[in-house]
Amino acid sequence: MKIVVLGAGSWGTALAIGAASNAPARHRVTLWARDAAQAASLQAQRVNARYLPGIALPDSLGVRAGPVGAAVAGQDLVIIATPMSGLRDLLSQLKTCATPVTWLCKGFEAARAQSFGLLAHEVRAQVAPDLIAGALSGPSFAMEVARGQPTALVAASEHASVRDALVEAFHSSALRVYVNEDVTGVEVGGAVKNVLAIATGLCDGLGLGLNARAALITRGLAEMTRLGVALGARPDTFMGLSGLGDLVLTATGDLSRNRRVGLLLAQGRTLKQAVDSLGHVAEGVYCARTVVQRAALLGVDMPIAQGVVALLDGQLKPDAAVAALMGREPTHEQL
Ligand SMILES: NC(=O)C1=CN([C@@H]2O[C@H](COP(=O)(O)OP(=O)(O)OC[C@H]3O[C@@H](n4cnc5c(N)ncnc54)[C@H](OP(=O)(O)O)[C@@H]3O)[C@@H](O)[C@H]2O)C=CC1
Ligand SMILES: O=C(CO)COP(=O)(O)O
Repeated sequence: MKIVVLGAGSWGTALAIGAASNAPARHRVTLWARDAAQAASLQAQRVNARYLPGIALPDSLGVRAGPVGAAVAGQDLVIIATPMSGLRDLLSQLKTCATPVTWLCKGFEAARAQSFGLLAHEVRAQVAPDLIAGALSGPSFAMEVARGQPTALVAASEHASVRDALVEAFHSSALRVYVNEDVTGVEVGGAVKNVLAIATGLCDGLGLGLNARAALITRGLAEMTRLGVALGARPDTFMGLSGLGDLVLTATGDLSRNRRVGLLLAQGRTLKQAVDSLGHVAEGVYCARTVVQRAALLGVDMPIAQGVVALLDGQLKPDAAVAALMGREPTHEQL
């Protein structure tokens, strides 16, 4: 296959490396960067020193910049590998594209003048309704995928052609790709787990213990499922790779940028200091408010996500956020 990956951050670069080098397929892959200087540097050094240091780009991986239309021409699959903040612009540039398109971003878009924050497929419905598209998600730290360590992903789309293209592109000796038609469920899992990873980072940074972490993960999964079902998702999706799988990975794995934000806040850093020190996107910081707003509109209770928002907004200190969660009225586990 001919595959173009739009966005040369850590995840786009790792997946491009995987598709170009994993047996048996070894596709013809091009990595596109919005910045011509970055593309030139990738080409010259054959390493993405800023976003994926120490991992060589395979010789067969092409690198380019320039107009998006030229980059996607003649390709069999287009992957959008930017954060949520870049999705709308790229989708609008791709709206007449006949090739399957897939996004990797995990979050809700920031609220706009006339709409609350949207999931990726809702953005697509607004700006590129005719696109044949879907999402690729699941528990996958970029560095492990780039090193060829075993990983399982989920390809979500209502279009069989998109699901099939993603399996053909990425299923390999190192990557298993499962399929799912429940795009809403897969996207809600990917977005909410980032918010919950901030909470577990904070919990671990404060030394609250392993019991507390297990409780946060389990009750966080209940929150994620409630929101997803209210948005039209299937409950069983949340027991899969993009739900429980990615929540466990991100909430417990120190490679997570969202978890690191929580750890840094627990050390007394300000949110700005924490975010600036990452050098990468931490989507949970940007979408926590939207998660809580959309939940409120639907009458869904999300106390952990609300606690994260209060903390990020500076309304509560970490110990007060913990006290607020522990001080809630007793309730049934299945509510
Ligand atoms: N890293 C990971 O392990 C995983 C990440 N994800 C998700 O993938 C998405 C991307 O994450 P990741 O690669 O880690 O992020 P990084 O912070 O590592 O890189 C972001 C990349 O996106 C580029 N970019 C930002 N805005 C735009 C835009 N408007 N148009 C074009 N390019 C843009 C940046 O370019 P520039 O350098 O020019 O700013 C940079 O190359 C996120 O939503 C994340 O949650 C999903 C699974 C795993
Ligand atoms: O989505 C991810 C792993 O599946 C990456 O998580 P972070 O963005 O928190 O690093």
